[in-house]
Amino acid sequence: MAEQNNGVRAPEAAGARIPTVIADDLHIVYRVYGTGAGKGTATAALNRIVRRKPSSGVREVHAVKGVSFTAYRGESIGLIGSNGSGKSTLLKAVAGLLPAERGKVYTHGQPSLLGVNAALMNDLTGEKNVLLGGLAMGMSREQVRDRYDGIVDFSGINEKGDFISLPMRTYSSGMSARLKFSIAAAKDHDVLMIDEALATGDRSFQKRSEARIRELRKEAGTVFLVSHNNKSIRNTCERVLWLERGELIMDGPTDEVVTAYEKQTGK
Ligand SMILES: Nc1ncnc2c1ncn2[C@@H]1O[C@H](COP(=O)(O)OP(=O)(O)OP(=O)(O)O)[C@@H](O)[C@H]1O
Repeated sequence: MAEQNNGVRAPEAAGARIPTVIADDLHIVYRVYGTGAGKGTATAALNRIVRRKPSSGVREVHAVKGVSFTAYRGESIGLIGSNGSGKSTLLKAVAGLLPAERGKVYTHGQPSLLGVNAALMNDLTGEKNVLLGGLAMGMSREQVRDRYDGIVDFSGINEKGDFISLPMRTYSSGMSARLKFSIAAAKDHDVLMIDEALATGDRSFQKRSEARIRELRKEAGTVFLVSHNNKSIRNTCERVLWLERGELIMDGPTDEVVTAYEKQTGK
């Protein structure tokens, strides 16, 4: 177990559940500079005159508020909540991409956030991006070469013609999401975080991805899945965290949490 960016390890008891991610009273605050309450507009000027003080020009968005949970190896955890509730922010913080304002995140191994770690480039062909994404995830050239066909087959990019040799900018959003997922899923991860990747794929790709998520979980990793698709969450996750306005509303077995969420949202 390592504190974010700090390789401290703790003993692992034989047979015990192994924690992979611990969030302890985590707070994440975004600071948006240059807002100046609409600097340059007539309303902003009027506001400044009325308030008789210059606007600081910095707005704070408290996106995650005191979230605590422990994720274990072998778990697949869904993150649900309405738009802007803090799901993506929480994943980015676990991936070490956002600093904690307060509280801490501890992780075991290297968390991979799908779509960010696979740093793909739109001007390169799908083929080159498979290599790039594989290398970015720490695979060797040989490993990528060995898994190349599997990745392309899984993505289904070539099902309707030779699209893998075209630049990624020519792909539909669904096609690029599929390729990103396929690259990320080709490697076993300690902690794999998937943000809405399944939403863009078609039904058969979604089914393949759900099966692969179940496999990844069996291969001893922890999978986090952000989705607005409750069915995908039910199919792949055994535990769900429900966030609203940055706060953890519920953490428990999928059926219990999703049912409560559906009751509240009427979805
Ligand atoms: N880069 C940013 N700068 C400032 N505020 C941000 C930034 N990214 C997100 N936010 C704010 O943080 C809050 C949480 O956003 P986040 O993207 O984590 O929500 P989400 O639950 O993933 O939403 P969605 O379901 O719509 O994808 C929102 O109020 C959003 O406006």
